[in-house]
Amino acid sequence: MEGRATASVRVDGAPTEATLCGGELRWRRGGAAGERALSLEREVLGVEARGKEVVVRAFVTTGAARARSCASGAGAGGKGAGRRCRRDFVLEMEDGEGAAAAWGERLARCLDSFGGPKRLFVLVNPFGGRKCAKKIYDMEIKPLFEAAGVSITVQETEYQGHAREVASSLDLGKYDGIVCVSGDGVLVEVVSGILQRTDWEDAIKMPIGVVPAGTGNGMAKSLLHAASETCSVSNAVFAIIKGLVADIDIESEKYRWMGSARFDFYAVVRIMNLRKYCGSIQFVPAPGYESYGEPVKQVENSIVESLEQNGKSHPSSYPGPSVEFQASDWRFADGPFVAVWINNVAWAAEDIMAAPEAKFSDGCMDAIILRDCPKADLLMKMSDGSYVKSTYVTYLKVRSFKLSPGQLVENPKRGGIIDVDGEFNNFVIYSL
Ligand SMILES: Nc1ncnc2c1ncn2[C@@H]1O[C@H](COP(=O)(O)OP(=O)(O)OP(=O)(O)O)[C@@H](O)[C@H]1O
Repeated sequence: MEGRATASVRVDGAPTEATLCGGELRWRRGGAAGERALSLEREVLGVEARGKEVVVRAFVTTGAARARSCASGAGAGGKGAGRRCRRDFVLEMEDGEGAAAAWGERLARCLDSFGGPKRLFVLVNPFGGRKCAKKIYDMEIKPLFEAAGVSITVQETEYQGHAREVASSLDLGKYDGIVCVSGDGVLVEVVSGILQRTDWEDAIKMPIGVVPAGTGNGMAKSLLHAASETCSVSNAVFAIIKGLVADIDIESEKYRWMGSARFDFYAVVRIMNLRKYCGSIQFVPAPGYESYGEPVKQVENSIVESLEQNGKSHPSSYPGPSVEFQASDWRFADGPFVAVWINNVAWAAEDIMAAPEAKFSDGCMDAIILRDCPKADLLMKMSDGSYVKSTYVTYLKVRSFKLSPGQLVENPKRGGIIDVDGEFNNFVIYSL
C-alpha cells in the first residue's frame, strides 16, 4: 500500500483537501455534511483522469446501511452492507492536468493491487429463470464491469449443453475468469465442460463466478451468504470484480469441492411431492456419523464398478474421485422415503436452505433423509434450514453415497424422480 498523499481539490465546486491513506480516499464536504471516506477495496470500482478531473467510479452503500456499518466500526462498505448504488465522485485538481494524471495513476495502482479480474468471459443464458438474463446483463451487469474497466467477451447460450461445449474448448489463456449469468444449471455445465478437457488439471484453476439470473440460484445464494452479502445481481457482480468470494477461502479449496463429483459440485437428489417411495440408500458416513444406518455386509460390485467407470469415456479428462473405501465403511438404510437430498452447498435455491451445515471445503456431502412429514411443517421451515431439526428428518454428513430408488408405495407401477440439478437420472452415486 502506498504512503499518504494529499492534494488541493474542488468537489462540487467547493475547495477542500483530498487525502489518500491506507486504501481510503477522504475529503471534507461543505456545511454539516462532514467528511466523505471511500474504501478503495470495498467501494471503488474504477478511476479515470479526465483533464483536470479525477473521476472515481464507486459502488457505495446507501442510507441506513452505511450509517450502521460506520457506527459499528466495520468501516465504510464493510461486510454485511445493505443496498449499494453506483455513484461517480469528481475531484477537480487545483494543480491542473498533471496532478489529475498522477492521482489517477496512484489510485489505479492501489486498485490493481487488490488483484481483481481484468478480462472476463461471460456466458448469458437468455432462457434461464424468468427469461430476463439478457436484460439483466445489459441494465445491471455491463455498466458495473465497464465502470471497473473490465474487458468483457459475452456469449449467449443457444441450446442446452452449449455452455459445456464452450467451456470444454475455450482458450482460457485469454481470460481471468468465467462468469455465468444464469441459474445453477449453466454453472454445472461449465464445470462439467472444464472437467472434460485434457488440460483439466490446469483449467480447473480458472475462477468461475455466477450472477443469479435463474430460477433457484442456490450457488449464488450460498456464496454470497457465506460472504455475509445479500443475494442480488449487483452484489454478485461486485464480488466478482473485487474477488470478495475468494476472500472467504473458497479459492484454495476450489478443486476439492468442484471435483467432488464428476457431474456436479452442487447436487440435489429429490423425490418430490411428499409421496412415499421404496428404495434404499448406501453411504460411507463422515467421521462422527458412523452410528447412522446399518452396517453393510458386502458392498455390491456395482458400486465399485460404477465409481471406477467415472471419467473412462474420456480417457484424458477428469478421471473421477479415487475411491478407497472398504466394504466395512459402508452402511445402509431402507425406505420408504419421502425425500432424499444430497447437497454440498447450503442453499438449494434463494429461499431454500436445504443443508444448513454444508461447508464448501469440509470434504463431505450433506445427506438429508425424510421418511415422513406433514407437508406444511416442511415448507414453513425450509427458508431458514430449521426443518432439519424436525423429528421426521435425518441429517448426516457422508463421504460417498448411493441411492437406489424404488417405486411409489401407493402405486408400485410408478417410480420417483431423481433430479441432479435439473437433469433426470435413474441411478446416482456420489463420492468424495
Ligand atoms: N438458449 C437456450 N435454450 C434452451 N435452453 C438453454 C439455453 N441456454 C441454456 N439452456 C439450458 O437452460 C437450463 C437451465 O439454465 P439455468 O440454470 O441458467 O436456469 P434455471 O434452470 O432457471 O435456474 P436454476 O438452475 O438455478 O434453477 C440449462 O440446462 C441450460 O443448458
